[in-house]
Amino acid sequence: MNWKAFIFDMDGTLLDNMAFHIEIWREFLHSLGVKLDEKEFLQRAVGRTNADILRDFVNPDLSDEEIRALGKQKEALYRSRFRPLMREVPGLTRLLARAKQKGIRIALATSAGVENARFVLEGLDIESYFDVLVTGDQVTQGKPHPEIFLKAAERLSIHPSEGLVFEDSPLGLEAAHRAGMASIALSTTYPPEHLMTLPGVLAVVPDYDTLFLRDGHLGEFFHSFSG
Ligand SMILES: O=P(O)(O)OC[C@H]1O[C@@H](O)[C@H](O)[C@@H](O)[C@@H]1O
Repeated sequence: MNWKAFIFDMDGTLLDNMAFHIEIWREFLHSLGVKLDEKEFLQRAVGRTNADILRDFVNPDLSDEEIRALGKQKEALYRSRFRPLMREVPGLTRLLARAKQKGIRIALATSAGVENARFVLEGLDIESYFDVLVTGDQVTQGKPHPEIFLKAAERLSIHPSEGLVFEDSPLGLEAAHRAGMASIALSTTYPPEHLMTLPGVLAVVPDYDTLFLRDGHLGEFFHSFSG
């Protein structure tokens, strides 16, 4: 447990907003004449980039330019509605501040675009804690491919095994595992029983406050953060 860096997913991990994203997707896809099945979306879309989601649910032949334009519309709608509701997952700032004090480096690895990343980091006032930002528009293969986590490790100048990932989605947890990283799963979007048996998952917690209360080795590691 000699982690040198913490790598955070964003949606569903820094803030509990995936249900809101899905609601906006439903409304947006409806305007394009596509009916969204929430169960299907949870099974195969959460954690993926907008390009992957739009090609899967709208049309596999969409051009990069069409993807950019559609993604821009969907995310503008999301940001305009979500702004007043933004709240961190309990204990996040405490964990970030303690990690920083202990010299642990911090990265964001989100499938969302850079505008959404700035919107969240500024909205939660946590931008200064992050040493590295990797967003969905900087990768060629989205989660569950490990590229985003490997890129984060490279920019943090760590070996992948020295990074601990915080994630809420099974696809993101798979990406972390394929990158050679252990993870903590947040049960904000999926029930704990969907997450606890996934490879590489050390613990499933509803929020960060709970991490400080755990027993065992992991508990000892995080207790040292709770002073
Ligand atoms: O990788 P993250 O931070 O969980 O982000 C994934 C989400 O990114 C958002 O931008 C998409 O609109 C969501 O539908 C997607 O699930």
